[in-house]
Amino acid sequence: MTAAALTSPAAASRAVTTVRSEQAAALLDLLPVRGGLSWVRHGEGLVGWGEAARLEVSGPRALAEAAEWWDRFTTGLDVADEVRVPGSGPVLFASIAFDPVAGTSVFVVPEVVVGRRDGVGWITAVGAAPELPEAAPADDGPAPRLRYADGALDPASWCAAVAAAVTSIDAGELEKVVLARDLLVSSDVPLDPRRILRRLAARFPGCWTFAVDGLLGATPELLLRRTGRQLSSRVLAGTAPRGAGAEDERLAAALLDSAKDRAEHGLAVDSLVRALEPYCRELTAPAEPELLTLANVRHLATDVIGTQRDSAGLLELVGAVHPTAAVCGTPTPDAAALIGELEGMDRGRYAGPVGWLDATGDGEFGLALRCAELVGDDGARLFAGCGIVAGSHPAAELAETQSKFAAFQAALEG
Ligand SMILES: C=C(O[C@H]1C=CC=C(C(=O)O)[C@@H]1O)C(=O)O
Repeated sequence: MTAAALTSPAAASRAVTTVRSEQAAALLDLLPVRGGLSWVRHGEGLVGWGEAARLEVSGPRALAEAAEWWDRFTTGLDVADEVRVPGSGPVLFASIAFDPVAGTSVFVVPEVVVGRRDGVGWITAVGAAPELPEAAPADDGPAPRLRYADGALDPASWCAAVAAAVTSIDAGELEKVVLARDLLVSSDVPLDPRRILRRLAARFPGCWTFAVDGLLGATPELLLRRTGRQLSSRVLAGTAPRGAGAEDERLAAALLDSAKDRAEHGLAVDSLVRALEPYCRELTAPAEPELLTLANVRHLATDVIGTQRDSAGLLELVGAVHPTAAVCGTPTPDAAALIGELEGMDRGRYAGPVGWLDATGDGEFGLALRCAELVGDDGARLFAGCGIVAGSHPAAELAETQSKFAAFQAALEG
């Protein structure tokens, strides 16, 4: 295990104050240009900035270390919270590596958090009096000029990796593997994360627009939400492109009827249910998936809900369910090994859990999909992946990654 608490919890101020705040501004408009944290959907959620404390951690006990660190941080805090809803009081933002053993996970306690839930707004400050900043005017200046380059694999090599995965699946070595690729972009001017987040949120209002330590995106997939003992998750797997007019309806019906996509989806639901069951006294998943329609693609979706039997913390639960077969495969160890063999890249925090946790143990974690990692001031690394099962075609999977990249590209190109 390596843990670098870049700010020691003990050194941080112990006073945390949450007050009601009826600010009219959009949450994302309150963010500073750099270093902003976000978890926003349909205009509600949390934004934050400043660092009261920070932990970077990896190793077999990474999530346990983080949970212990957060417990130590919150124990003995002097909290005055007049709102008392999930997300008020002290909050921890987290972006966990796809492989938390080898990769670095980042945890940040912001100095200031502004939240909104069911129309109620609040502001929380660590160590200072809560004070709402001026909302920044929408920045609709000229779009940056962008240059794209292949990441680890060019499209032909990635298609060869998909074909190799299908061969392994046909040989009975595994049932499913999720293969991803990266795309590099550089801009002629510094990229403005706030502008990217605003554009993502405007085009994907039903997705969770997130930002933690330079990883930005709008994910449609909720890995796990905990509110008291209630747990919920939205599992996605199985994707179709959007079309125009009647073609769009035909594509939607074909996705719902596709045996291949249903098999791919079923494995993702099973992996979550199997991992969560030991922690639940009730757990329900509808037998039939629904369609989730986004601006760029459509997914098969299943909402799973449960009631926790014990008091395991959210980070422990996240560690238990991750990686589901929505981002890794079935069986998990074989899929993880094949990803290492075929993808040729380090996923970093892409496809890892991303979200927030409060001092009572409530919180929400999505999967970091449809996202990019900012590189310096003027670069980014975009990610997209696809579930590969028997019957997957490399060209169709490549087209699916292009549709998925398009979500972030549109926000960049604006
Ligand atoms: C791995 C990704 O998507 C997952 C989530 C939804 C649908 C998926 C699919 O149909 O392949 C993937 O399992 C990604 O967007 O990078």
